[in-house]
Amino acid sequence: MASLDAREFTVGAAAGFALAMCAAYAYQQRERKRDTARKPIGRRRSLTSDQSYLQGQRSDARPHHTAAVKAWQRAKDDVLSQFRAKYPAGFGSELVLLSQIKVDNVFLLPVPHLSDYHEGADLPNRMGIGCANKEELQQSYNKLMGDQDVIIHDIVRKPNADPVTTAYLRAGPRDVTHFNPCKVRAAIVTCGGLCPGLNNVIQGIVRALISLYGAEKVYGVRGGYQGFSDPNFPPVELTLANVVGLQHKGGTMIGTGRGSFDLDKTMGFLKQNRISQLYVVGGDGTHRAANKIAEEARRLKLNIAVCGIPKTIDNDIDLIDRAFGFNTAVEEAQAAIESAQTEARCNLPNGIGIVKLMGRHSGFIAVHATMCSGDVDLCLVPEVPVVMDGPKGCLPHLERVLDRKGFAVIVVAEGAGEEILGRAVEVDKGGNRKLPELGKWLKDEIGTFFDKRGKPTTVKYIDPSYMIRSVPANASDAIYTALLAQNAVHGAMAGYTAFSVGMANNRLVYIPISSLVKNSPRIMDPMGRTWERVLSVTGQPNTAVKIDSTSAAISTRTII
Ligand SMILES: Nc1ncnc2c1ncn2[C@@H]1O[C@H](COP(=O)(O)OP(=O)(O)O)[C@@H](O)[C@H]1O
Ligand SMILES: O=P(O)(O)OC[C@H]1O[C@](O)(COP(=O)(O)O)[C@@H](O)[C@@H]1O
Repeated sequence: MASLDAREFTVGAAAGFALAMCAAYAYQQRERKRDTARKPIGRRRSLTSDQSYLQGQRSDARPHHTAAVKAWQRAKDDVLSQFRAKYPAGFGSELVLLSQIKVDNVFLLPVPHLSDYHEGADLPNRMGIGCANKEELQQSYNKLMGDQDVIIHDIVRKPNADPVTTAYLRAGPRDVTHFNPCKVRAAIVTCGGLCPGLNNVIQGIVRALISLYGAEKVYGVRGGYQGFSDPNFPPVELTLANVVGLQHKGGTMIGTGRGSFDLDKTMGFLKQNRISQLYVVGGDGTHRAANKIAEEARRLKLNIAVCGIPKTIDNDIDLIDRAFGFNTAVEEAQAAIESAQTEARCNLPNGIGIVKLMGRHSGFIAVHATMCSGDVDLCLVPEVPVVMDGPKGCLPHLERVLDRKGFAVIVVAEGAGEEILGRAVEVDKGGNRKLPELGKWLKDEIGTFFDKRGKPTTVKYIDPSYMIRSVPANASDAIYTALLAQNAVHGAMAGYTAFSVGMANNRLVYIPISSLVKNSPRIMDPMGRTWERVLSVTGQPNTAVKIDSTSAAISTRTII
């Protein structure tokens, strides 16, 4: 399943050659056009050897075209005209060959498949396949995905970097289903903290299972993993009727919870209810548990597909561009920041507004909300040490801001400042450390600091964190969740297991859960450009220090 076959490779190589040829030719053409008035510019001094060579072929530069060069030129002309015919958009004429950027080999991150240990039904897949007695309601999918449809992971390339890349399996319907869709009994569970879009995911899965595939039964397991074992929370049946309008409501209609994961009881529930597809919606903790369920199902040779849908407003799940709900959270945070700004601006003299935003290990919401707002003067996140005094201190920075404009706005991510407040030891039911409240502490510190200087301040502390995560998904997240839900179902129906569905480089992909959780939770790179952009917005002193990348997963993904 994982390897690319020889034919594909040859086609790929031919396409690569064609691209290189037409790029070379295009470059030469452009050079000709520019020829008469061209002055040397800095960038051109570091021409690649291929580019220098091409330049050398210009008739005016070296008037010694040989027959071989002319033949080469003709071959390139052919390739270019073929390329232009295929891509009439016209950008072919702009291409330049970058000879130091190479991708020779693509390695797929393979997703486990139930057919590795269990025979599948292998039925031809059609939209509405479940409507067996209503053939007219069925139709072919416009695009079916195969095991060689991939999305390249490492899209950022540098000269002379390793000419290899990893790739993900592209999500989507497959030509055959591993399960007989009409016999599928599925269960959905939502775990961890709330997140905008949970209800959309539930609705999307139910609709895809029933409308696209005609599944027999869909259960909602209530209250997170405890719903597998707690008789006080019996499962609910999910139907097309009872998910109507769900997308307009925040929260999760089946409830959520932390803790109480019991592998044996969960397996017992799955067997007793003859569940063949399990959809778990949650963060890295939830996915770790999901992986254990998939491993146990494999050990017991149970024909159960386990599919994860990454959820967390903290956006700290590795590999994917962003988790659903994050975009809504950033948008929703704007109202709180705006209120803080209004309070700060109107409470004279020296009004200061502090907004606390969620982000246990990572400050993604805080930094993106800061960049989006443009009103924030100080942004504190877990990845960057909080320094109170001295030339890089946040208190002297605030004083400068107050002197300049009379008020200030601060955004604090909940996990920030552990290095000054001490590392918490207490944990919640899910094993997550309870964090010290930097925002509240900061409020007092600011008061004391400015009192000592004889500058009265009014500090307002706003904590909108639970309001932010309980709202319905915005348009962007609503679309994202719809895509996630449908593709989760396509993947499970195809027989993939122990996988999660997510967006990578703006395309939906299937990722093995083991890879997804390996480096989660991820954090923002304090030496990266996101933080640099925050600094440029807030004007605060940079207190970032390099983080050992072997001890923390530093995000390299585009976030929004
Ligand atoms: N390593 C693990 N193994 C098994 N279950 C886990 C593990 N980590 C977390 N869980 C369970 O997953 C659920 C959600 O975990 P939590 O960390 O609270 O949220 P999230 O999934 O959003 O990170 C909880 O029920 C918790 O008990
Ligand atoms: O108070 P709760 O419900 O435990 O949730 C608080 C936590 O939930 C989050 O919003 C998201 O957490 P998870 O993604 O781990 O569920 C964190 O930022 C925050 O620390």
